[in-house]
Amino acid sequence: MTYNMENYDQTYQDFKLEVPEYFNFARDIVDKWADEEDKLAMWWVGDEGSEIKKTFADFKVGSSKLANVLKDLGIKKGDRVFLLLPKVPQWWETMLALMRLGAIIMPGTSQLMPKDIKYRFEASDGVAIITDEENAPKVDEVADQIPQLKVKIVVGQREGWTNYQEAVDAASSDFTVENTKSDDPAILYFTSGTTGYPKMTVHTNASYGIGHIITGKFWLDLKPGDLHWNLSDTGWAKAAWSSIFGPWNMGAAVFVQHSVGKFGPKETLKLLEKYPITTLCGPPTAYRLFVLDDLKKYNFASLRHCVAAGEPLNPEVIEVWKKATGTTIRDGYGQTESVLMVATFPCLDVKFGSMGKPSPGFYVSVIDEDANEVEANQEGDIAVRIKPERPVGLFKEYYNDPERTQASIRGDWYLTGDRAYKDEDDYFWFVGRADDVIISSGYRIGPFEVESALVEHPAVAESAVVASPHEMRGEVVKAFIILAPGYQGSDDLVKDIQNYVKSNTAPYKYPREIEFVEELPKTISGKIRRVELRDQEKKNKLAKMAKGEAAADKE
Ligand SMILES: Nc1ncnc2c1ncn2[C@@H]1O[C@H](COP(=O)(O)OP(=O)(O)OP(=O)(O)O)[C@@H](O)[C@H]1O
Repeated sequence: MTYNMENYDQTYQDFKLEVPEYFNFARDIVDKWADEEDKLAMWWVGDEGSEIKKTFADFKVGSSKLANVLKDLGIKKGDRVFLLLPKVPQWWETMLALMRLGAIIMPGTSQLMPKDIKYRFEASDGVAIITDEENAPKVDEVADQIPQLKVKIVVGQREGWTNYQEAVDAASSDFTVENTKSDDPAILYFTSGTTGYPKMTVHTNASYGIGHIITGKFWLDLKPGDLHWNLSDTGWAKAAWSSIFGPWNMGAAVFVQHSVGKFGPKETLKLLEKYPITTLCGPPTAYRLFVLDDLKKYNFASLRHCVAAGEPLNPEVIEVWKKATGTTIRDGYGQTESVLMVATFPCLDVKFGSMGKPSPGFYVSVIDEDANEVEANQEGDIAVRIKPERPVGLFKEYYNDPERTQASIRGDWYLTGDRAYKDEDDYFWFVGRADDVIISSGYRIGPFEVESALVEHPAVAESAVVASPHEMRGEVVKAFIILAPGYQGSDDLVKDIQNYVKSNTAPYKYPREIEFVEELPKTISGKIRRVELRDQEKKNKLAKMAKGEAAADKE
């Protein structure tokens, strides 16, 4: 098999992204593909199995018409526009229309509530919204508290709103694209809010539009002719990574399923079998659910490449998936603030449990408190070198928040807020978010390693490991576990799981406390919110300690 990157070391050394002074993704990338006759850009599947296929030329025409509609409604370069649509073709069309205008796109997930919508408008000074019939009432609920909101467009019908399709159908497709500078702000993305309130990151035309060449070419390994499926919701940066900028930079088509509500693993696997999907990008949670199914009954004939990102990827899951499908899930690490920064690129040998090596175009390392790079196998902060040159694929700043922007810099480095160590071969091993690391009897314990050992036990479907306050040890490791189908929680099972972890990792890491739960707290994007479990645990334990009840556990 030939990959887009054959030799990692050589590519890492030679690769450099070229950034022209002016760049507009809609004009310079999409319209270029649109010149190729019938070139497929999207294969969309609706809830009832209906299908729409769209070419790059279709998107060029549709988004130019919408750009005219928006312009006539008074939207201009630099205006912040809230895009709140689920996985419908209009989401892609609107992204491109706003780029043509040079407006700043603020994507959000349809699962937001009226108060979240208000917060986002206030934080960004947004002047317009494009949404659907389901979400429009939420906007109307708070619209009188957003005085600057002047344009409301709905996909569907609603009184007081501009009808998207009618307006587009009546508009001209002749639109002169705003000649945006590469460094002009283009997208405001909110982070997932795993550790706190979502942060607003500013991306330029170049940081995502050009930066994601790295994501699409080297990690997703896409080529024209591929049909790529990203499971992520349109509201998160992962959609920018893997549903538009990554694949369309490479001329690949995106497969889209209009899934609303909860993620259905069985339905996803069936679609993966039915359609000629060549590459799949999903969060580790999705793969964790896939491997609970009997994968032998499926035939994924077209699938050649799978990746995961957003959370640590457990080695056990990679193994089971590989046995069933023949493809290795390649881990990728990055943030809303960045494009892909570290990955097990297809040309690299996989070290199970490692995130892989730095992306070409990024100098990523592990540093200490004094901004010095640490030795191999020493834990520290994952950081990106930003001086003398800032990588193209890194955000510009946090919006209207110079203090936060400053706090993310240490010396010549941007701090990711994550902890890891690098081995002798420069492979990165994720330890945890800086706040999630557990310190017990003087040992530092990363939750990921314990969770990975736990998930290897047949009774464990999913788990979250956090620190729980302890009188003698400061903190102990506590695991919240969702059991696999057919298992019942019992003291014997607790012992069995503990013994299993003791014999599979350094024994001091085993969870001294285990609680079986039906659900884990997650962000809307599906990431485990350990902070919530930790806070709840702290509250419960401190109350118990105050009553003298927690003192019993003094082994
Ligand atoms: N491959 C990966 N392995 C381990 N962790 C990952 C991986 N990819 C992403 N992450 C985690 O996700 C984070 C980036 O996620 P995102 O930008 O969506 O916001 P968040 O950090 O989840 O939310 P917030 O910053 O609001 O708390 C990374 O900093 C890292 O902690």
